[in-house]
Amino acid sequence: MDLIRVNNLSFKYGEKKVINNISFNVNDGESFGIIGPNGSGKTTLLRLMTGLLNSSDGEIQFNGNPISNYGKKELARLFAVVEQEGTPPLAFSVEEVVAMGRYPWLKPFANLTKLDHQIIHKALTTFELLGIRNQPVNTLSGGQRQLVSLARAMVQQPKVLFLDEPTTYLDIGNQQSLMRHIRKWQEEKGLTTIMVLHDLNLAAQYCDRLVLLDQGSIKAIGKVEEVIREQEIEKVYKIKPILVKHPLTKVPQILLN
Ligand SMILES: Nc1ncnc2c1ncn2[C@@H]1O[C@H](COP(=O)(O)OP(=O)(O)OP(=O)(O)O)[C@@H](O)[C@H]1O
Repeated sequence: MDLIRVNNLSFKYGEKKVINNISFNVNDGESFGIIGPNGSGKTTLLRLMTGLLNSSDGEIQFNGNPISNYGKKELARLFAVVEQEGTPPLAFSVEEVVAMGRYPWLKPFANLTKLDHQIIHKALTTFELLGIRNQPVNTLSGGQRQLVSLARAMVQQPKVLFLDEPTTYLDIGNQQSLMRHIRKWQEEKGLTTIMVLHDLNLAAQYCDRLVLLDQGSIKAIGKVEEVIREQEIEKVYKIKPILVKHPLTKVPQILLN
């Protein structure tokens, strides 16, 4: 079932058109990846879908209603966004930043309840942040900050999780662990994830469907095997890839020639 529909969407920064009349849908509960070369419009598309950017040219619907019809707080209960450099540059502690994810659920001027604290504690435990919960976030490594952003998104209990390059700062151990956490969360809560990924092999392994952007237009969309194909990758990335099947999962993986 469609959860999000993008209809004839275009977007310009000033005179520069960066999203070019695109339409697609995201199904309820799926893991949807946005891929494409540098500057192809991935982050811009993600920000349009979350409501962080607006366009009068085209429409984005959630559950059949334009996202512009939803109030800010209502949208914050539905969508959590993990952006690159997503934690505040100030000296808030890890626990304070994670607790910020509960704000959309609090009544005006209310304090965190016992249940809120339990939810925060669970997220700190999941991402192994309990030991550094009092440390200011501006003293953390890029990878640790990424985990804090994810924990904050988790306590927000969203219906849709948007991620912009979630693995940028993570070593391969943490990359795998983050993707597995997201998968588990998805299975337990029926979460829908929409993520921008540069790593095509990771995208192939962890996404159900992909959209491949080039210069603001859709070059391919569909299941992983329909998008990660030699012709598409060669045309868009200007490389001659070697495609192999992952020995365990059988999804396509790319080797450089
Ligand atoms: N705030 C802005 N003002 C003007 N132009 C912008 C702005 N943000 C992005 N752009 C331009 O829009 C185009 C698409 O940028 P966007 O960040 O969406 O691409 P991307 O695919 O996410 O790139 P990358 O993979 O390098 O992160 C680029 O040409 C970029 O220079």
